[in-house]
Amino acid sequence: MYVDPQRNNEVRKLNLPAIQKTEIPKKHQQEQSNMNDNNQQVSDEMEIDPDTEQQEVQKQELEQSQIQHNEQTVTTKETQTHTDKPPPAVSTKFLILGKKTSGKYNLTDFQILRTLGTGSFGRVHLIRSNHNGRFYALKVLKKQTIVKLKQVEHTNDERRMLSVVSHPFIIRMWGTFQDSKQIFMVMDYIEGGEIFTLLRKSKRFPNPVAKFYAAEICLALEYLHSLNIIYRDLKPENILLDKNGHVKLTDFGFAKFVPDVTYTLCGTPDYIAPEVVSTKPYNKSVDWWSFGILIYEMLAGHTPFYDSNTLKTYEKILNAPLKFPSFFHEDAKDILTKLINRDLTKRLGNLQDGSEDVKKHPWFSEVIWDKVLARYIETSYEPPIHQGQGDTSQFERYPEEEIDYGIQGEDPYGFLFKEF
Ligand SMILES: Nc1ncnc2c1ncn2[C@@H]1O[C@H](COP(=O)(O)OP(=O)(O)OP(=O)(O)O)[C@@H](O)[C@H]1O
Repeated sequence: MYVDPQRNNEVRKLNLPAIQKTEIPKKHQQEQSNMNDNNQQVSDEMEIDPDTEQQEVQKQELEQSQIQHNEQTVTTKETQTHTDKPPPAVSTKFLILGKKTSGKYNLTDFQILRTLGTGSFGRVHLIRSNHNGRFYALKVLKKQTIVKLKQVEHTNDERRMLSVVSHPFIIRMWGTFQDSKQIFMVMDYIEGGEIFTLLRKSKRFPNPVAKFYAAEICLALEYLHSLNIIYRDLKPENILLDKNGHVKLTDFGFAKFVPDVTYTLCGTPDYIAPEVVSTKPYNKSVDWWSFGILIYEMLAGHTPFYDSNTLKTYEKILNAPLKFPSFFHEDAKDILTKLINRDLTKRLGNLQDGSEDVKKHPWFSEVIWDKVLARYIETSYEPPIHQGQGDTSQFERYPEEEIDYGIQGEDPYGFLFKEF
């Protein structure tokens, strides 16, 4: 079981039932090798790529305008890119908020290939559609574990949130189903692996590279907040890179529809905002705090309040001064001071102009936001995907377990997952 030296894994030994996700350490085997060795070093440049798909923006605008409330449907539009097509055995109609995406798939539609990652409640497999031969990711969660870890509501929220969202920098879920022991989510397969892996290999990102990823994530957060969704688990492990090097936010296990405030203590210790640590009511502002921690970690290679003891991490989150390595640019220090701000009335992103204040900050001065959204910015790093769509070279190998999927027997927890 891998314990990342730069992540606080101590929490799994503590009895903090509301933070179950942190009880499981990061399992990805990371080599602390320098990307230079593999000619995979991320570049310093941010350039404009005139060839990137304008069509995707129009599609996103269309899809965003289709996101409505209960009782309505969203029809996805097919484009020329393979991931824009659902496995063809099923309807392309997606029902949202409180409606079902279930019943359209089952295990016989897919071949299960290798494991891509493991999480607290199950694992994610690479799968291949028997109908169109394309690859997808299948997230499998064990009902019993979800119940044991008191994550039923979060799991149902994850499905709900993923069935609502549609954004270039957010993972797309095509549908869900269940058997008597597991629930299943079919998602696009994102070949480039986690930003976490790239960051550990690179040690840290140059300022323009961190800015590029931050800009794409900023737009994803802005979008989620516009739907009153708080993400609550921003960290490099949850940011995947597509084959071109653009980000995809994944793992909506803590995402929640929160029009006003909420109280649940959840997240990953190094990234948790002080108002969450001190169990005060909180809102979207927690994502802007985590956004600051993310930028800090990308630039420094470690988080600002890291401690091997989780309780000390929490103490530091509440009280320690924010210190910067000497190589941080002045405007980076300034945006971080404003994002990683304990005073909610002063935290960037939480002020009157919301995300606009973040986007207008001098650290982002050269960013043309429309071009970022349109994916018109050339990516700093293109994952070396040589084998095409099913390439798994960017993922660690996991020991494969014997799987018992598809059994339709006694189902004591089925009533808790009716939407799947
Ligand atoms: N759509 C995808 N394409 C490729 N890989 C994926 C995809 N979704 C997830 N993964 C891989 O599987 C890992 C686990 O997925 P995810 O974080 O969603 O599971 P989880 O059970 O919620 O995990 P955790 O307990 O760490 O929060 C990810 O970190 C990533 O490496």
